[in-house]
Amino acid sequence: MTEIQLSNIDKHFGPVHVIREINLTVKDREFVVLLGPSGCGKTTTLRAIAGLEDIDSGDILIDGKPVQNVHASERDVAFVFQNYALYPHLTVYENMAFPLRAVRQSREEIDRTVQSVATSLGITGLLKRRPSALSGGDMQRVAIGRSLVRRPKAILLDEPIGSLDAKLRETMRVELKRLHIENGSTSIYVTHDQVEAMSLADRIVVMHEGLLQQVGTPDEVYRYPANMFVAQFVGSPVMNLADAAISEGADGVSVGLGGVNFAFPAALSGELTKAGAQQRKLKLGVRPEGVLLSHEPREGYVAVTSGIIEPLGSHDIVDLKVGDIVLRSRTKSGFVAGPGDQVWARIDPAQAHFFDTTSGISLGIRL
Ligand SMILES: Nc1ncnc2c1ncn2[C@@H]1O[C@H](COP(=O)(O)OP(=O)(O)OP(=O)(O)O)[C@@H](O)[C@H]1O
Repeated sequence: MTEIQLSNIDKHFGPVHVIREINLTVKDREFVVLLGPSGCGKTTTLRAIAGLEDIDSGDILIDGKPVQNVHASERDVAFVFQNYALYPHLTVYENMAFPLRAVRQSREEIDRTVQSVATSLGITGLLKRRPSALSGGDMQRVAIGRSLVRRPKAILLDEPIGSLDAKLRETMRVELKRLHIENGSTSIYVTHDQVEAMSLADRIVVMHEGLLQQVGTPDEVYRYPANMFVAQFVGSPVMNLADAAISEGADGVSVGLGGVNFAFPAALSGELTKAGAQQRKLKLGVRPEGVLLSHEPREGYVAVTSGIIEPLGSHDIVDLKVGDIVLRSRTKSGFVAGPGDQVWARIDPAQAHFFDTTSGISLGIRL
């Protein structure tokens, strides 16, 4: 049973406010991913949990016990670095045995543990090699293996597969997921790669400029982003965002984007009133899969012209000229023949998000 709690943690590096009053509870056996752009404070947060960095204020609790005054080596959490940090002069076996020798385990115990962890990582064939004879993926497996041998209370991973090539990252992602399912250790994982976060996390913690933006399951973060930052940081291609001009007439509600009016259900009126947003400046957000296309005019669809088409094999991403803005739509491959074609587009109201332009916060409207 391992729970990690961050209570109001705050940290500056000189004048830079790196972590701002962060509150977070990572539950036992949970896999939490800290996600955000470079410099948002993810690594500092992780290092603070490990005891590799002091905090200015707040509390870090492991299983309910404050650990500020507990040395890193006594916190019983393992840290996996992006650059592996293996000892170059030791074999893989010795690298993995190192943490166990440090706590004076018997030769038999060490051997049993190293062999068992090596088997679960598929690296038994590498035990006699030195790090210089390993590929990047193998080195990362060994680094993870070395962190697992001690059966730590929690594992903290700092962009552990960030330096691998795209193909290998995909393989390692699946391996990490399998390992977590098998071991179930409480894990905190740092990355700026939203695909990695979506695929690995039980919950994603999105950070920006030292502040928590949203904490939720991958599905929640993707489908119900709390603000425009999260909306555009998670998801690829990014969510369309455009100034929205709401008009209410006898024939219903419409949302003007780039000067073109899209029909919306009458319920939008009531929802905007409930959110107190009638007089505010709003932006509409819609992911490319929420911009629906038709070859013919249909009710609720407006005529638009296609621009650049990105064929991606399983689907296409089509730029649409909508008045004076561009919206991107995800369509079946070949649905739009070429740039300059006329098609008809509609915004799926169920996939539309409304944000306050000034604060960036989602109004939480679900149609
Ligand atoms: N030892 C340090 N001294 C001074 N400033 C630091 C130090 N470590 C980090 N910073 C600064 O703190 C901020 C947050 O850094 P941090 O490494 O936590 O961000 P990050 O989100 O993990 O980014 P990255 O993905 O690039 O590692 C950055 O502005 C960084 O330059």
